[in-house]
Amino acid sequence: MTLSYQSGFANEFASEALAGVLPVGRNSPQKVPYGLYAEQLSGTAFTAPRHVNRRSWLYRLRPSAVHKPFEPLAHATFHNRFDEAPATPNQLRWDPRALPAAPTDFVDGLYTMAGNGGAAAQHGVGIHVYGANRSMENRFFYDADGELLIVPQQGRLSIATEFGVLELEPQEIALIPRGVRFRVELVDGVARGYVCENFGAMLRLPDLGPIGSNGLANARDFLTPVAAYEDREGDFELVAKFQGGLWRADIGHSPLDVVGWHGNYVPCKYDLRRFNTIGSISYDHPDPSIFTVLTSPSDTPGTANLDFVIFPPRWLVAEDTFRPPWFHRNIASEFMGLVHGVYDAKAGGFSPGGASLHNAMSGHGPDAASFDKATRADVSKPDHIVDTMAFMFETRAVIRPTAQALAASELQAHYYECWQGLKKTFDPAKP
Ligand SMILES: O=C(O)Cc1cc(O)ccc1O
Ligand SMILES: [Fe+2]
Repeated sequence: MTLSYQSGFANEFASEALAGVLPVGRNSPQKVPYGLYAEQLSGTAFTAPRHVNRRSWLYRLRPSAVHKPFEPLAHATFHNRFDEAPATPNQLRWDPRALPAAPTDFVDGLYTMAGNGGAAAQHGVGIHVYGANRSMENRFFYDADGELLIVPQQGRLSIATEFGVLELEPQEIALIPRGVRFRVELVDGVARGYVCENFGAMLRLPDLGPIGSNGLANARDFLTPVAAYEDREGDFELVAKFQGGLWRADIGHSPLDVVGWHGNYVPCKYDLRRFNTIGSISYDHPDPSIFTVLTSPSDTPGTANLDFVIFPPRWLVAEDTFRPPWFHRNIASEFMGLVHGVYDAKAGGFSPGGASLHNAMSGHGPDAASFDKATRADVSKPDHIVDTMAFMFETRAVIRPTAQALAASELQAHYYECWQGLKKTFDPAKP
């Protein structure tokens, strides 16, 4: 199906599935057109400064309050317990998790890898992967704890939300704001990917500084759905993520019953292949902050709660330069995933669907094979890096792996060996 979208990031959008549904000149008239209910959804404090204030008005068949009471819902693998195991300074890497064998939908298939902070603290991130083989049927989900950044690696998703439908394929990402109810359908029968649950300030486009008024992720490439509503009654389940745990409630209708809406608190998607990658055209490998797609600022200027950074196809032209990522230690912590192809700092072992974690001040960088290749490369010629799409969730706080991630059979016990072949070549007689 070809869907329509509205373009822009956090614009004041407006969309009607029925003409004339949006009240004119006010948000909450005594009677809403078509016998609908008006409801505001606030994603920032009512009094947040105007340039960061985010809210939307929804005109719906029933208010979102109409459902039976919530009760706790057990989930074996999806949680926010980041204190189960001591945080480790070891470099960690995981193979991709196999797709599930038993019937598993998007919510069932969430598996928490790591995280920090939490919903109560209102900062930090939950880092999850998902594997699913069936659509959410008669089931809806919302996350009250954090905004969701969904990064598919395999299989297209159709995400039906209160604001309309988003179709997503690998190399695209979706942002689902806190509290927005949605259902995930699998277009290809199976799906796998990554989810970052952001407990801090909403992700926004980074400032561009001296880059100027264009570049990196351009605002107009973000796509927000148009209003589409479901008028369905039945025995449905509403699942909520609230303060780290899951809850379920019976609901007798689809909560995706919004006929029209306006506002700037909205889900959206973005095609990572549209990223305007900027790099060195003289010498040296710049810091990866030039690859920031979206940032969740913290209270300390320039020190993000979360940066979402990508490593897309690009030309490397820097002369007399070691072109891949340098060896480094970072005060921030780096969780990486691979959506497509090969990552240029790792010749092998980092597979699409896999993950790595290099925590604060843990030394890392290219493996021995990649170092060897890069030091022998002809850097008088450009090098075209193609067929690749890696990403990083970078956070100011240490990223604490969960007990299940540390015990997983996918954890590579021998990851550290990728650097052991880096031999001493120092010769005081050869400057
Ligand atoms: O560790 C990594 O592979 C990610 C990374 C890439 C880069 O180009 C510079 C720094 C950095 O942390
Ligand atoms: Fe790094």
